[in-house]
Amino acid sequence: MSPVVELLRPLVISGPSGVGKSTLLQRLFADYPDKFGFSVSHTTRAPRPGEEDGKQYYFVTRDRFTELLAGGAFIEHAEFSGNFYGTSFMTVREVSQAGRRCILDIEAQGVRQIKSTNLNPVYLFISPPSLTALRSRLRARGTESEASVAKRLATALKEIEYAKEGAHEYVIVNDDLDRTYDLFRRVALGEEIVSDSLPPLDD
Ligand SMILES: Nc1ncnc2c1ncn2[C@@H]1O[C@H](COP(=O)(O)OP(=O)(O)OP(=O)(O)O)[C@@H](O)[C@H]1O
Repeated sequence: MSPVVELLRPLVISGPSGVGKSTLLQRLFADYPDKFGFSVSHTTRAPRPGEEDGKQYYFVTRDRFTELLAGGAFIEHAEFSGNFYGTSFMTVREVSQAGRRCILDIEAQGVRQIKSTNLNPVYLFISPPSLTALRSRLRARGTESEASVAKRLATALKEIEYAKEGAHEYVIVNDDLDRTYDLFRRVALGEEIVSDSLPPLDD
């Protein structure tokens, strides 16, 4: 498929918490300020230091989230680590109308839900080199308690298992950040890449 056709399709990036999705996205948006638009999700989780409402997420109460859900506002939604996350039809539409390629950061349950819609995105999975490496990154980020790290690792295992079923068009293993970013940038620009192999799950 030509890059032009690919660019019309939204890009769904998924991968375990702490794998480096935000890091890659920040770099992409800094390098290409006008080409892409992030579909800002709604969440009931509390903002981390430095996060702004409407930028990383729309931070809403559980009541407001439930109300939006009942009104059919979300393409996909999930409860993760005790909080709700959802992608609204409205935000994806806004990005496309602005002439940008829409990028969505979605976890595995959401990918399953999107597959049952007519969104027809390109699915990209970012994998850690190993679960041990993921644990270290989550600990080093310093944003999670040990219990939260354990929960995220258990979910990560399921996400990688899902990716092993071949749910994604492309897989990139985030080992060396510069190498990963180069591949990620190319997928975002609509190029075809050769996927990396997923890691074994026995570490
Ligand atoms: N290739 C890499 N090697 C080592 N550390 C990395 C690499 N990529 C990202 N990191 C670090 O790993 C941590 C997690 O990255 P980041 O916050 O981008 O993950 P995320 O996938 O967006 O997580 P979440 O889904 O929880 O928001 C950060 O501290 C980041 O600096």
